[in-house]
Parts: sequence; C-alpha cells; structure tokens
Amino acid sequence: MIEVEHLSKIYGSTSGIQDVTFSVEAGEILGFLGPNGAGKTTTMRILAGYLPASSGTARIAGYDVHEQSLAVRQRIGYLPETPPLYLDMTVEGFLYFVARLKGVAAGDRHRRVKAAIERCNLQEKRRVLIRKLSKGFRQRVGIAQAIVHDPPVIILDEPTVGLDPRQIIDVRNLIKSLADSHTIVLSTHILPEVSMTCNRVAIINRGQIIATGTPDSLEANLTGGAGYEIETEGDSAAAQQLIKMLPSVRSVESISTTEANRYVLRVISQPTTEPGPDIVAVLVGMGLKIYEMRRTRASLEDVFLELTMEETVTSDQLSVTSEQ
Ligand SMILES: Nc1ncnc2c1ncn2[C@@H]1O[C@H](COP(=O)(O)OP(=O)(O)OP(=O)(O)O)[C@@H](O)[C@H]1O
Repeated sequence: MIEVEHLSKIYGSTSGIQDVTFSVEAGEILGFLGPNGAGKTTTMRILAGYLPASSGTARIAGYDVHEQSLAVRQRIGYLPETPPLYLDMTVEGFLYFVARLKGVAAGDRHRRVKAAIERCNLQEKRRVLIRKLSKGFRQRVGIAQAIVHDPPVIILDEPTVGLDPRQIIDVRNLIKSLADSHTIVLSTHILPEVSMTCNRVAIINRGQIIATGTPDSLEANLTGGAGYEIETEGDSAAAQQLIKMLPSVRSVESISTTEANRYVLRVISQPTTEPGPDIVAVLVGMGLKIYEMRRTRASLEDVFLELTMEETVTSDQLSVTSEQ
C-alpha cells in the first residue's frame, strides 16, 4: 500500500532524511520510531504530499506522492504534529467543511461526518466550539478530519504528544480500532506507543532507517540485553573471567549479591547465539552451585538505545531490515 524508495530531503545545507526505503502492507500499523530530529516529520510530510522530496520516490496505493498528489491526497488522511483546526467552528461544522474540501459528494457528507464523529467518540461534542475542547478532544477532532473522506491510508505524526495518560489510552485505542479497515503509519519518539499500537516498526536515526521488523523480531534478533541471569555462589571474579571467554558471550557482570556469598551474574549473549549450556558447563566445571538461571530478553527499549547510540550498524543488525 505504501512504497518508499531511496527518499532524501535536503534543507539548504541540512540533511533531513537520507536514502529512506520502507514499505507498508495493507492493514498494517507501522510505527516510525526515532529520537527528536531523526527525520520523522520530514518523512510524514513528504508522504502526505506537503513537502517535495529532494530525490527518491514514494507511492501510496500505486500513486506517486509528487506526480499524482491529488490522487494521493484523496487516498490518505493526515494528522500533522499540530492539527489544522478552526477554533471558531463547532466540531460538526468543521468536519462538514473538511469533507467538502476533500471532495466528499454533497449527498454523502452527512453519512461520512456522522461516521467520523462516532468513530472518534465525539457525539457529545458535536455542537461544541473547537476552542472549548481539551487537547485530547482536539486530537480526536484532528483524527476525525483525517478519516472523514474514508481514506484507505492514515498518516499520524506524533498522535499522542502532549496528552495526559487517560487521553493517550483513548487515542491509542482509537488508532487500533481504525486498523481493521485502514493502513496506518504513525510517528513517535515514545517506545511503549510502538509496542502497544503497531505491528511493525521502522527505527529512524539521523535521517536514516536503521532497522525494521515486528517488535518481537527486533527484540529477538538484536542483542540489546538478551542473555541470562544466573544466581550462583563462590569466586565471582573467576566465574566471570571464564564465562567471558566463551565466544557466544558478549559481556558478563555481577549485578547483585544475595544472602550468604551468593550473587547474580548477568550475561549478555552475542546476537543469535545460545550460550546457556556452555555457561552451565563452566559453572559446574568450577564446582559452583546454580540456584536459579533465567533467560532475559531484550526489550524494544534496549534495542532502540543500542541502535540509536551506535555510530554505525553492523551487517548482522541490518539483516533485520529484511521483511520478517
Ligand atoms: N524547514 C526546515 N529547515 C531546515 N531544517 C529542517 C527543517 N525541518 C526539519 N529540519 C531538520 O531536518 C532534520 C529532521 O527533522 P524532522 O522534523 O523531520 O525530525 P523529527 O524526527 O520529526 O523530530 P521531532 O520529533 O523533534 O519533530 C532535523 O535536523 C531538523 O533540524
């Protein structure tokens, strides 16, 4: 449904994004995750036809966002970082206005506005002036204007920024409910947003996509803290030294001391390795007892920090960018 190839944007002497390539299948919610200034808004605005790219192509439902921008605009709903709302209009008045602007046929407007109001749970605020609405309700009006012409694709730039925790939950649930009939791209710098709302993630940093995959595949394929925690006893320094020599081990440290000479070792594995049996063999070989051993997985947060803190990404990590 969305195909982005080698997209770059240069602002004067500053690079906004470089060689960004990704695709989104129909029905997916893709989370575009990156720190401030990573290039999320630039990408969203190019997709929405609001900003021309310097090079590369982006197609939505088969239409080129630059060459066929009208056809694209009819097929997308766009919520910019700051929703374009007319504060002196009522919610309903504004949505009729937007429906007309977006070319919804006069005979169809009533049905479409009603559907958007119901979808976004705005029934009680139908006749209220937008200026009197809380930020959470304004955001819902922003989403309602994005879906009023029933586009197959919805692009949401930081849809929960500035909302309180209750409003965040409401907006996330609304986005998830839209996924049954739409393809959605949302940008965010908030990790839980991605795990809770999206079925695929593209991580962007300094204008470049550095990984894509499902949240699960990213967690499983990148190291970011995957390994073991082992409660054992005896000579901690010697145990650490021997475990560190295993080729499948990236790092080992003692993270806490428990009762009577016991301590917990945290071992981080090399990507796609299983050092568990070798660690057991080392400890048993030293005559140490193992009281507990459990596997630890990388969280998406670990993965994100690992990727965005590195200057370059290894080929192992880049392999995750192939479709999972
Ligand atoms: N109009 C502009 N003129 C010059 N540079 C710009 C312009 N818009 C964005 N940039 C630069 O392009 C880069 C990407 O910015 P962009 O706004 O796309 O990032 P972002 O990921 O959306 O960040 P944020 O979460 O802070 O909005 C940044 O270095 C930014 O300073």
